[in-house]
Amino acid sequence: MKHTHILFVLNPISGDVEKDDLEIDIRTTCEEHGVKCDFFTTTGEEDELRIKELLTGQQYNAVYAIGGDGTVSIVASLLIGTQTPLGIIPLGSGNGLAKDLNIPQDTEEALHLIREHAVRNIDTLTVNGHPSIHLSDLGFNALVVKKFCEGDTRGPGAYAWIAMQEYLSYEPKQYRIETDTENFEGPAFMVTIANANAFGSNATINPNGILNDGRFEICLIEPFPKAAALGILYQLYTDSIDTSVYTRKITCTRATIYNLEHEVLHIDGEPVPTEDVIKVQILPKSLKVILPKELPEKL
Ligand SMILES: Nc1ncnc2c1ncn2[C@@H]1O[C@H](COP(=O)(O)OP(=O)(O)OP(=O)(O)O)[C@@H](O)[C@H]1O
Repeated sequence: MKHTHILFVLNPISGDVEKDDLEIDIRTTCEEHGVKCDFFTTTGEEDELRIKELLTGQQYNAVYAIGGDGTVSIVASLLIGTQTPLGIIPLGSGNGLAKDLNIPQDTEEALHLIREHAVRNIDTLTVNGHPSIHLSDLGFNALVVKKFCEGDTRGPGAYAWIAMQEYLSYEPKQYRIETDTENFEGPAFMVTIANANAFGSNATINPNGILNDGRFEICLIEPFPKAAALGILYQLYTDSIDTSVYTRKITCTRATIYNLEHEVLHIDGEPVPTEDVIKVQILPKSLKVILPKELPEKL
């Protein structure tokens, strides 16, 4: 179906990428194809509320997020449970969800989606009531994400630098996890609540996760000796983390995580206040997404 009226939500600072000409390019493309378009430029303050107002006032056939995972998350959370599909023009520093959906990372190629695409439903999660579409975690990576968000420097280099510094002093934390399939109690280096596969950094924590199977995974990296760190890193970047003896995976449809040492939590890359009990539930096929016509194998 052709989308005749599209809202574009543009984050001007994401990924440190200059986007001054992009709005003009998109307006030209839309005009050429008889598509009416509106733009909302994020400010970092009350964006969700403003976008919600726009969505209430107009009947859009599609909403595209132009930015990184944070921008995608804001837009997606407003579209869950509606008939309006989410489009992504990936322009962040990581673009994790876009990569898992096989959306072209090249802007010009991604813009082709405006005129030619497929629409599919994917699952989403609620994590203590917050929508989560991609990957959320507790533990080491959540701490790195928190420090990254508090810092002034963006981009993968800044993330890797913080990760290296924090790794030297990080101690695994205790968790109790109860799900509808299996339970776990013990220490973990990190606990990832995975609807999708890979972080924006390309580290693949859940290689076989399927975005529309009505289930999610809890991926644990258990304590490991320092000598194993490089091997784990290699496995994360070669889609083979499931072969590690230090990992454990629980596939389920609901879970309660007891965060026994008050570890930090992030949801889809955005730090949220620490909670001691985290309830996770799946909302099967609750979000429509715009994808390239050649669909990824897993959708
Ligand atoms: N105009 C703005 N000025 C400053 N900050 C903004 C503005 N618009 C949005 N933000 C902030 O940008 C962040 C989201 O950025 P986003 O995740 O889209 O890009 P990124 O961090 O570069 O990429 P990624 O998440 O893929 O690593 C949010 O913290 C949001 O509050």
